[in-house]
Amino acid sequence: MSETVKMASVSKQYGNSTVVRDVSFVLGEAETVALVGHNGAGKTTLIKLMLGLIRPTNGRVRVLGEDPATGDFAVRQSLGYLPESVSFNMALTGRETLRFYARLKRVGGAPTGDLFDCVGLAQDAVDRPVRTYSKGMRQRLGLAQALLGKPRVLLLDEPTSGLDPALRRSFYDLISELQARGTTVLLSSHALTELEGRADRVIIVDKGVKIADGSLEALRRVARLPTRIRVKLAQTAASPAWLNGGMKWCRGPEGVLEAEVSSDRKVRLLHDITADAAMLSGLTITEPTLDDLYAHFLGGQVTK
Ligand SMILES: Nc1ncnc2c1ncn2[C@@H]1O[C@H](COP(=O)(O)OP(=O)(O)OP(=O)(O)O)[C@@H](O)[C@H]1O
Repeated sequence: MSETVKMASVSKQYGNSTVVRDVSFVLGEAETVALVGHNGAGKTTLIKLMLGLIRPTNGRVRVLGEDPATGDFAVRQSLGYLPESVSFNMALTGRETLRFYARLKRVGGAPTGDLFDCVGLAQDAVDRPVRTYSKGMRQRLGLAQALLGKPRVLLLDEPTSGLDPALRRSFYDLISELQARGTTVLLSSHALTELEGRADRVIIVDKGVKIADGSLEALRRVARLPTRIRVKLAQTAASPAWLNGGMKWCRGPEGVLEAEVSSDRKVRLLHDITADAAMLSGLTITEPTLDDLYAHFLGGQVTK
């Protein structure tokens, strides 16, 4: 996998405040990476550094082998960017807007309807003023703008905020197609929850510091969060042998028992619990959610 973006010990300071601190990572061709963190964590600052809009106080930023702030225009042409809040000239039509950005980016020839098709902007909307567009349509136009010139690196700041679930799904379908073509896609997000199966890798930042970097699967493994098991006994007062197996069980009303079990002990315990199924009137297994995982890393318990 060839490298497209490299951040090496990058820090950014505004006055006395350090908003990005010693961040390093590499993004590869055909990789979709999510940059996740709370408000003010430094996601937009990292994106601006990659775009060359601001320069690092310390460290090195390289995009396609060049410093994006001083390097060749060709490198900036190979970057696509969707800002967090897309604001267009409301009087222009979608087609005029895209032509305007194509000229700015010096993309040869008038952009064809392909780009509108690609982002799912209906042909009857293309020649209407942007002021008549819904939030989702504006976001699609923003994405079409970011895709001008077939960028090799696409930086999307909170691209799905404000989109309904159907639009989100079609947005992620498009990201998969771009990835298949070899595009590096970095998308910043507040939430881990919608990224399952959609990002190859997640980088979590907190207060300007990278606190985790890996696939969701790898992050789950590192975090070793427990599974919650809830059992309802058929006979409220029963005391099965597995209750004394070293686990801490909490008794609730009407024969309910709850415990948290580590992933390495889970299968064995479930085997014991279900060995005499007649003792149970209910069993619920709750795996840690992505929100639990996020909270875990932001709680600073594990860094990677
Ligand atoms: N030009 C600037 N001057 C001073 N401080 C700034 C500047 N730009 C950003 N910051 C500060 O840097 C920190 C990180 O901001 P940034 O916009 O990168 O966060 P973010 O993770 O993108 O947040 P959000 O999810 O709210 O967009 C914030 O505390 C912000 O106030």
